[in-house]
Amino acid sequence: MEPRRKHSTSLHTCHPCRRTTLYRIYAVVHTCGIIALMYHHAHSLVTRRSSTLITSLLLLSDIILAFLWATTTSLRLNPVHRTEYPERYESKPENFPKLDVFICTADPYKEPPLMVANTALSVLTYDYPADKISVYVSDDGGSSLTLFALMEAAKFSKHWLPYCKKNNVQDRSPEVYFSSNSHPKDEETQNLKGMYEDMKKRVEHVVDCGKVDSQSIKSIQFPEVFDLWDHKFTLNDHPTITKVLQSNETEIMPNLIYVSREKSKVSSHHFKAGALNTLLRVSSVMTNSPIILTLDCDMYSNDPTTPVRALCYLSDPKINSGLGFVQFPQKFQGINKNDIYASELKRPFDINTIGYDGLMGPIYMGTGCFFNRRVFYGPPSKPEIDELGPNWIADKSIKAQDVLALAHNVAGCNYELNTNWGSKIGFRYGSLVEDYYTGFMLHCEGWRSVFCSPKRAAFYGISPKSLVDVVGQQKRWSIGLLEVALCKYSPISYGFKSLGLFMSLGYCYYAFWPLCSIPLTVYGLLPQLAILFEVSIFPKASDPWFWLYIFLFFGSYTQDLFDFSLEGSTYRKWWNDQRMWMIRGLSSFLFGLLEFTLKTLNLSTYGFNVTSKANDDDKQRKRYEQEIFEFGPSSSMFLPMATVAIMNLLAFVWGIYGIFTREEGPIIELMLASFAVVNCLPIYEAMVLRKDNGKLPKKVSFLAGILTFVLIVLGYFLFK
Ligand SMILES: O=c1ccn([C@@H]2O[C@H](COP(=O)(O)OP(=O)(O)O[C@H]3O[C@H](CO)[C@@H](O)[C@H](O)[C@H]3O)[C@@H](O)[C@H]2O)c(=O)[nH]1
Ligand SMILES: [Mn+2]
Repeated sequence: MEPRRKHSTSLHTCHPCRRTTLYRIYAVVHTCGIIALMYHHAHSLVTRRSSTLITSLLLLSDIILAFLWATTTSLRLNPVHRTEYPERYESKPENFPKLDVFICTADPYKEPPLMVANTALSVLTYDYPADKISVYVSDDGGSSLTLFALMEAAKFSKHWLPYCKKNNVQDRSPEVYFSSNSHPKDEETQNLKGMYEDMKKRVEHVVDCGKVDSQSIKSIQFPEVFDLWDHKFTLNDHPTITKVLQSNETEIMPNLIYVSREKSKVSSHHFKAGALNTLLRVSSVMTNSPIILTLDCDMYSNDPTTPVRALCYLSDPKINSGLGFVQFPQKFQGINKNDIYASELKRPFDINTIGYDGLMGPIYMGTGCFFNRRVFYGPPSKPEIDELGPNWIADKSIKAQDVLALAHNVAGCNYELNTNWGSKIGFRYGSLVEDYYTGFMLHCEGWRSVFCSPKRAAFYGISPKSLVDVVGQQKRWSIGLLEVALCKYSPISYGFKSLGLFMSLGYCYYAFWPLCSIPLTVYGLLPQLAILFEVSIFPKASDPWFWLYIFLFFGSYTQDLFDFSLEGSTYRKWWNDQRMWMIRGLSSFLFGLLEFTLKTLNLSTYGFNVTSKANDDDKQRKRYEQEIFEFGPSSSMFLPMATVAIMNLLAFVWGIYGIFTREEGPIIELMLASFAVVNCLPIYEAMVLRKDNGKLPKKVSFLAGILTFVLIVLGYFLFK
């Protein structure tokens, strides 16, 4: 009896995956295969079976692939699934912990203010005591349009919140609720819908005008704030603006606070990490809630019970003393049926995450994450600082003069000079992937985390819908990851000491991700050139080593497919994902590696290029729905993949021809070329058959042709 009773009161459970034993056995077998392969390479190098340059390139590629394989494998050793039981969380409303929600936005044109307002509304209406929630919006775009939209959101929330609670609405983003057809058609709903439509019109009107005009100002509560946007105000140079748009002191509503931190051209603002640290300080002065939720402005809440789910872990005395954060997966709305751009990011956001969860816990993914505020102030045992520290009791009115003055002061751009912000406290600076880096440093300090992935998605975001945007986004990630890989806190050295072998290898999975561009380039060009010059660089079918290659190749791909299907994906999605791996390898990762190297040599700089969430091109949207690749507008990022596509086609044709004319053809080489050709079908189509705006620009195809020719000439010297 006893254990069962205990079971039924616990707030969460954890189940290891059934595949674990099989995966561990396979890991040992595959490792032996890799060792044999390394021996084979070493042997060829010593006996000089083919040119040293070729063998070295293959060896280098295989070392990188083997290392990346080891990193994925460490995440396959102990995958776990968790379930939490929010219905068992029993607490009086007055005992719920306070919750601060941070929403980041940075550009009113790439991130439409109406979307930001909807995100805010979806969390303002959480199933949670309203007076315990404070929503802080950081606007790095310093935009009066965003502020206006939030003022409208505050007004609307006074009707929206009671309506949602009364009718137990599940979709609490009004845009989602009113655009679906499932809402009731009664009078109350119709009135509210009308109100929302009016608000939408007003917000879209100011966005169209590009400013809050005198007509619009009349409809709002604090017209005087807009005077701050005078002629001196620019995106990179403006004073702090903090405005309490709604407060729980005057009504039983959540607090809503707008913050646009001070910007100046002479001081570095550290992109999103800087924005989050500003919110950490401002919220610390105003409410200092023990729990913090970070959200990107495109990630609206899809489930009002989410905070209670997070509390199932954060409030459990058995685990909460070292628990740093509870991460929810990133899910996206509007992805096409077979997910041609692998936008679901199934491997990073699901498959790997359950692997981390069985070790020390998932990495921080930048959004949809509930933190214990305490983690931002040093390791669990270290003494704390008090003024802005986690134990400060913020019991004054958030509208009190001194509170506002202090909040204003800590949002200033010089506030962090000579402090530990960004290095030892807060979100960490120095990488374009501040989320990955911050989570890593927290794990190194000894904090743990938990992955919470309920059936009904907790949040929905927007993912880029054209290939340029997808590869551009991942180029930024690649640069950020390399910054971590090569800093003094690299997961491979510092991480190994603090986290142990498997968790640090798990972190290396991302840090060294961009390196896969090297083997992909080698395997995409070298065997193909070998076919063209009728040389073989891999063992022939009669050689026993041939079977080792076959085993390693099919073994890795099969396991990858297994991972996908066991986590509920389809065969087609997996196929598209592996294709995108190659595309990213020849674009995002390659260019990321290049830009990072140039930056390290002080030859160029880079910044945080915000991904666009707006999409007004109907034709493009249609093509996306029909799963047609979008290659426009012209970008040099497509050049390597177009070159590889042409080269493989040539090699494929030549190789097939060779089968009939030569004795023992180069089977592995030809297999690689055929595999690449099948993967490249959409590229050939975009090069020659398509006429629409998403086709591969002529310029890119032409340059790729020239590049292929140059490579063949170089190949001549290499192989003859
Ligand atoms: O100077 C900046 C730049 C960006 N942002 C915000 O950062 C968020 C993420 O930017 P986005 O362009 O959407 O980047 P993604 O690549 O889609 O974001 C992923 O990768 C980022 C790190 O590169 C993480 O911060 C995100 O949480 C994660 O979803 C957005 O809310 C932006 O408003 C700022 O607040 N200030
Ligand atoms: Mn985003």
